[in-house]
Amino acid sequence: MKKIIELLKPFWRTLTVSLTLKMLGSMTDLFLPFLIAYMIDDVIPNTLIGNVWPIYEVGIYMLLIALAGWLMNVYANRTAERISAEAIRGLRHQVFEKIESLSSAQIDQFTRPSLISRMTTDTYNLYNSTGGVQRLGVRAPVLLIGGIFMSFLVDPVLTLVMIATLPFIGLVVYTISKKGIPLYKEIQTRVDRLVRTVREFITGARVIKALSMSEHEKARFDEDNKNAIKGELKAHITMATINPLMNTIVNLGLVLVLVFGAFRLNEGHVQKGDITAFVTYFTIILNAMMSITRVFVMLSRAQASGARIDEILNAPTDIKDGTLEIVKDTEKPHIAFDHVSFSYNKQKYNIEDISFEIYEGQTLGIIGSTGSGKTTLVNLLMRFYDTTEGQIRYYGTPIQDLKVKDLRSKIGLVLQQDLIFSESIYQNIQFNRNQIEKYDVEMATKIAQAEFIYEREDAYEAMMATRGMNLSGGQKQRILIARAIAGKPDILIPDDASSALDYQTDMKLRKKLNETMAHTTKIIIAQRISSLKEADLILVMDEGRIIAKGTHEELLKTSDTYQLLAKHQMGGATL
Ligand SMILES: Nc1ncnc2c1ncn2[C@@H]1O[C@H](COP(=O)(O)OP(=O)(O)OP(=O)(O)O)[C@@H](O)[C@H]1O
Repeated sequence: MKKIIELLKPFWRTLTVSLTLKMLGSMTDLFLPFLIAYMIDDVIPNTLIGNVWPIYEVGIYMLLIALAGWLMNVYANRTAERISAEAIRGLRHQVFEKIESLSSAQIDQFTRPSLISRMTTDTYNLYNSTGGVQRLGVRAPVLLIGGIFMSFLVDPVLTLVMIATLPFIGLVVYTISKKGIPLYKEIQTRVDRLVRTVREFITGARVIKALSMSEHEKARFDEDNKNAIKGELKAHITMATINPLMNTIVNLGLVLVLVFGAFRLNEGHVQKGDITAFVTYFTIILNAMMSITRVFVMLSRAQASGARIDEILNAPTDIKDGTLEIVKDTEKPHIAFDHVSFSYNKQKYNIEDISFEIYEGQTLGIIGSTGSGKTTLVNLLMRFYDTTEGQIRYYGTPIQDLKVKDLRSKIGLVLQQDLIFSESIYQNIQFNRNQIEKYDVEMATKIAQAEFIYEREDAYEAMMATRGMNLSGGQKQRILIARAIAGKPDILIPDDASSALDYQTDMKLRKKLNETMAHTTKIIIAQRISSLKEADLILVMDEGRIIAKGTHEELLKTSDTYQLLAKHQMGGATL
């Protein structure tokens, strides 16, 4: 409820008008049975044959009241839809912005599928609930309380009989709704798991088939699917017991009322029309109770979804933004790692005691076995994560003190699994960065050795399939490199980006980079010595540590690991 109030608060003015109309519209429903009783007991018996005008007169009043009620309800319902749509649009925007500001560690913790389903399913639940609560939240209590009040006017004794059944209904509603909240939360967790499995299956479809893992994946999917359905069933079955149970209790009450009504009619305390009105009020009250149950169900869903969304919105700011502007000071190292250690899971270091310095325009090469921590160094420099120990400095200033956005905008990072979007090649390179002109895109294309673009019929306008499926691995890489270069970064980091390029293209790319981007500092992460042998400094990494550093020539003398790698990759001739 808290979440819904919070969502509706900004619309209180419109809401006051629409809820007032909703209340008035609901009240009109309460007048009609009263007029029916009046018609049956007073108007019809006193109408003279040949003069039926009084019947028409009351009928017209009834029609007008019903019409007014209908109009007010339509207006209120439409407004409710508009308000909920607007509120949820705002909420989605808020959640989206927050997700954008989450650190990579927090995203790892939430997991991506869970973030997606919170952003979609949970906000949709809240949309339904805010609409439902506006539609029924006022109408149901008005009909319930108003129905009881009007019944009192008709016959207090019969009303007391009817009221006696209400606490039972209330109890059922309360118990089941209380059970519902944890059940709906559980459903979401299970659906998250299912989404994760499907996502992995779809993204990894080719490798799964290639390794004949389809059966295993199917079994995993079946299990998650079964669990999700089990959760759904449990929640719905619990909730589904509510209606028949309530119907039974209400019907029993109705029987009681009719029996008592018959006695009271016999004794002359009530008239026939009163009994008709009473039964109608009873139905109105019954419907109101049902609606209140639905509101409870909606609220329990909304509470579960609201809590999951609040977890995102209230997540603390992990990566605190700095305040300083970047000041270029080429006397100081462009990048300095000073005894940096870091652990992803806070249990064991993934990189340990890393120290090195490189100056503007220099090239740093990083080589090492898989999992040795190469990408982690970049993650820390980009402030996707913050160091556990030690300090990283940018022109002498600790990167924590710099504005994160400024820092990241200076770095052109090319990851191996970067996304090609289903837009044109031009849009993929320009990437909505307004300062990048056509000339920059063309220049970047040239440096990145991506001239194959011009061989395509529509050149830059050629549309890319999702994830760049209509490109080869090497073509994809070159577009990604062009994207990074077009931003004219101060630091260019192709993270294993040249692995998909053939030797010749890789060489041409490096040559062009050195010629045209002499002032750009480069960090080349590669498995091939040939890709980084001209670097000013090469780090050889193993199990999170730097086991050797120096230039290619120095390392050939000082590092056995490097020597061995060179021998395997380049043959004795080039050593
Ligand atoms: N998000 C993460 N959460 C937990 N552990 C991680 C995460 N990313 C990487 N690691 C772990 O940190 C270690 C270093 O990984 P990193 O990606 O830096 O290696 P790498 O040298 O770049 O490997 P590769 O050459 O295969 O890309 C590995 O043991 C890896 O399992």
